[in-house]
Amino acid sequence: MQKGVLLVNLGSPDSPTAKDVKPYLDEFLMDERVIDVNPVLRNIIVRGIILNTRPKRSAEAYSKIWWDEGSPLIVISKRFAEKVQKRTQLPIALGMRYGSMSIKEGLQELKEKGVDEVFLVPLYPHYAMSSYETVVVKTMDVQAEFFPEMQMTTLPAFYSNPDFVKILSQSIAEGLKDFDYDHILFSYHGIPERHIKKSDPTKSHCKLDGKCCQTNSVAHHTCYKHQCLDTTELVKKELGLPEEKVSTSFQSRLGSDPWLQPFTDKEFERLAQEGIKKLAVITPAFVSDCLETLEEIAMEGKHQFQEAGGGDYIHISCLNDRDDWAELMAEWINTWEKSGVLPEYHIQ
Ligand SMILES: C=CC1=C(C)c2cc3[nH]c(cc4nc(cc5[nH]c(cc1n2)c(C)c5CCC(=O)O)C(CCC(=O)O)=C4C)c(C)c3C=C
Ligand SMILES: [Fe+2]
Ligand SMILES: [Fe+2]
Repeated sequence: MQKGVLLVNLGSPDSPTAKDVKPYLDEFLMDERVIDVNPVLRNIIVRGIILNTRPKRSAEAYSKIWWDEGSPLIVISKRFAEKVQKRTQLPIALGMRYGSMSIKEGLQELKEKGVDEVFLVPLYPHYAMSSYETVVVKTMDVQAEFFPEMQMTTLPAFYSNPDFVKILSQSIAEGLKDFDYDHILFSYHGIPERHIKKSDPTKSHCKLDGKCCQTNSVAHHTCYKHQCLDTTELVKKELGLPEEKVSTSFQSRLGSDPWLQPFTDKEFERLAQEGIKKLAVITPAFVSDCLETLEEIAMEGKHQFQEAGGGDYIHISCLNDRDDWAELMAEWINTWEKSGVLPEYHIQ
């Protein structure tokens, strides 16, 4: 069999205009794992309400961060894929869950290179039904319909892999080198609380009571909140960060349902009001910088923190196409090629 790799990231609109943002948001928000209500209600919420106003507002945000070569998320993902390709013999293709460069096109590219055994890499460190799971389900659906001869192996959520933690921590240490911080905020993309309960295979562990995530459980294999809190702990330990100088929050909420808390924007206010002057923010739910890190955190976040009385502020970039990150990904791929073994990870 010929092996190959499909890297999948979220995707972006084709341009930062409302005309191109609208179909992208339509595909994204009509995903049953993102707005997880019944199809009739989803249609009303997304097409009858959100898409009337959001495309214009999102397009304005995208235009603030857009690069000459295109969307940062797409450009960075391409650079990363090229770097990984230089470090492995296996063909590497890149696909996006939404918008252009589809998963189907990625699998087609691999098929044309003779690939019939695919290593699927969702480019998310954590498991959430609206990120990791939707990539896996979509890829399986496309495979079953169009590429029935292909076999598929999926990289598990890798946030707790010791080599990944080292690289993430190293990138943070480099970002903090010339910044004498008072506090470090780990800001993760939020999700509705309901998604945590839906993903709990035991149907009884995840109570969102502030305690369940500290008790070992099989539910943590699919508990995004547990995995995010753990990421903060693992980095804190690796870098020896002082307990009182670190906190975790969740950003980018949409709609009025309860989302994971504390909210990042409220944390900016709280920290400023508590006298924090120098704040560093890191965004470990994203492997590549994107709208949510470059606009919401690096631009808007700075403004919110300083408006609330804070001072110096930095956002530490995501891993993007760092050499050590591309090397680690290639190592995982090459190990799978030679022995079928997946990277070591610990979920408790
Ligand atoms: C890190 C993983 C992500 C999870 C989990 C996630 C959940 C989630 N997102 C929305 C709604 C939106 N997200 C948007 C942008 C966006 N989201 C992620 C990642 C996760 N989302 C990324 C990487 C990006 C940036 C894309 C880019 O092109 O740079 C947007 C679009 C922009 C906007 O209008 O704000 C929306 C909408 C929901 C509802 C959700 C969970 C239910
Ligand atoms: Fe999102
Ligand atoms: Fe939990």
